[in-house]
Amino acid sequence: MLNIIKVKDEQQFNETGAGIIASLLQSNPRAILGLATGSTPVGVYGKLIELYREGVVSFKQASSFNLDEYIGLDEQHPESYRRFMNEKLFNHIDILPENTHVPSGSSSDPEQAAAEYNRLLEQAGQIDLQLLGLGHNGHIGFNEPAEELTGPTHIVKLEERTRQANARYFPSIDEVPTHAITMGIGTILQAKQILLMAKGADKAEVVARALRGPITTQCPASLLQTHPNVVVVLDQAAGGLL
Ligand SMILES: N[C@@H]1[C@@H](O)[C@H](O)[C@@H](COP(=O)(O)O)O[C@@H]1O
Repeated sequence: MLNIIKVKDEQQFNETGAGIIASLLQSNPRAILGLATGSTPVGVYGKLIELYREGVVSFKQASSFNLDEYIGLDEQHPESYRRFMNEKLFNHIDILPENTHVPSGSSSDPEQAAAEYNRLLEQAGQIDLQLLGLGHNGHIGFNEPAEELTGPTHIVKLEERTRQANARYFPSIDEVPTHAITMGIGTILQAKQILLMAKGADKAEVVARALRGPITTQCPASLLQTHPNVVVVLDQAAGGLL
């Protein structure tokens, strides 16, 4: 079931996302959070840091699993998702570093790193809330449109469009990795609750395809229509074609 919330501005966007995560932690301090990178959740993380500083929320007993990581970037690389998470959230809250998980992008054996991440996920049990952004082609995590999708954590080849979209963060497109490790669609869909967030006019078309279009592996986010508990937070622009 999709519960769509359209917010009026950036501030409400961030407050709504952070509020959903904070109230989960208040009722379940040991919650397992599935977290996302990209520009969309940055303000949500900023708001969560504020709520933590105000004493409204604690992450002390919580744990987290991130969706994905570029292959070939070590943790210190400015564009690695591990570094992104440390800088945008983890370093500013009371989550225990050992309870935060991001796939290893610098392993000499990425297949093994993906299998190991999957093992950790299985050991942890069900994710309580999975936060998702949305790629322009309908990708979630780095699950790109394809004939077939993969359930567990695996290696993906990034689409050119995805590399181009993410090139804004790198000195040149040549430095954007070609492959990534991503949590699979199976694991994402097993989360108890999913929080999908999108903002900006450039997402309007894919939002409409994902939420109202046919359910197809060619738009991985459309599979969210099959999930029993999805909250979608959109700004006016991203929700403009619904
Ligand atoms: N792997 C990430 C996704 O997890 C993210 O949701 C998406 C959208 O990014 P943004 O929020 O910057 O639009 O692209 C990236 O490639």
